Amino acid sequence: MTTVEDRPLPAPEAELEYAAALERDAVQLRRIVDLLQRVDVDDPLLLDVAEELDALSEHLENPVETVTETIRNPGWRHDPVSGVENAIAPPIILESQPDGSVTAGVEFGLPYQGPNSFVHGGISAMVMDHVLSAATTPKDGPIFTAQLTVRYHRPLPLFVPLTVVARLKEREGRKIWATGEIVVDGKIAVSAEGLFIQPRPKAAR
Ligand SMILES: CCCCCCCC/C=C\CCCCCCCC(=O)SCCNC(=O)CCNC(=O)[C@H](O)C(C)(C)COP(=O)(O)OP(=O)(O)OC[C@H]1O[C@@H](n2cnc3c(N)ncnc32)[C@H](O)[C@@H]1OP(=O)(O)O
Repeated sequence: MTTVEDRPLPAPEAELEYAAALERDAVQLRRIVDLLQRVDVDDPLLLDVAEELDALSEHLENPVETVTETIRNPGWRHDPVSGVENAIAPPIILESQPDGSVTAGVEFGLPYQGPNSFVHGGISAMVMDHVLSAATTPKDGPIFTAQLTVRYHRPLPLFVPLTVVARLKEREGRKIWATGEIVVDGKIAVSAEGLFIQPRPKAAR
């Protein structure tokens, strides 16, 4: 099998071009997921699409990084919430604010639907987990969610720009609490509080 090590390194300009292409691939994949939600189930076009998607997957299959190689190289561009190279990420783009809070804007379409015309509650929880953990600013290594409490005040509509905001509340040793909200039309739709823990150094475990 071809592995990452076997491949010649691309020139730096080519690498940038490939990274941009990967971002575009993710955009198109999200678009496909969205379109598949809306296509008529009795549309014969679906047969052709299945063939084309099969061919595309085959094309990508060889060579790809092995699973262990990919796990060794995680990165924010790959993460499932704000990863621009990850097609399952909405993606939400985080911004640090001068006051230390973290904000994000996002608009959800049909693939994220829970109740009719509203965002799935698990998706809101995922967003809160992510933005709250970003607000804990884990600069010196990873941080784990120990507890996440989500309160759903009102349904979160699809197809509407949403604002997410989170801030650090308290820090006590390795434990960090953060709070945040998802706001729509100036009203809080979802609020959350999370406890995040910096794991003990390996030697101390
Ligand atoms: C902003 C600008 C933009 C930049 C762009 C960057 C992009 C993104 C950036 C950033 C986003 C970040 C995206 C990542 C987010 C992902 C988060 C996840 O999905 S994490 C996966 C799910 N969570 C787990 O899998 C944890 C599983 N649990 C564990 O591993 C352990 O239980 C852990 C680490 C949570 C604690 O283990 P111990 O061994 O360190 O804990 P002990 O030493 O026993 O306790 C320490 C203290 O914590 C309390 N504690 C421990 N667990 C607790 C719990 N579950 N609830 C309450 N308290 C707990 C204990 O009572 C103790 O407290 P006392 O010191 O005695 O006061």
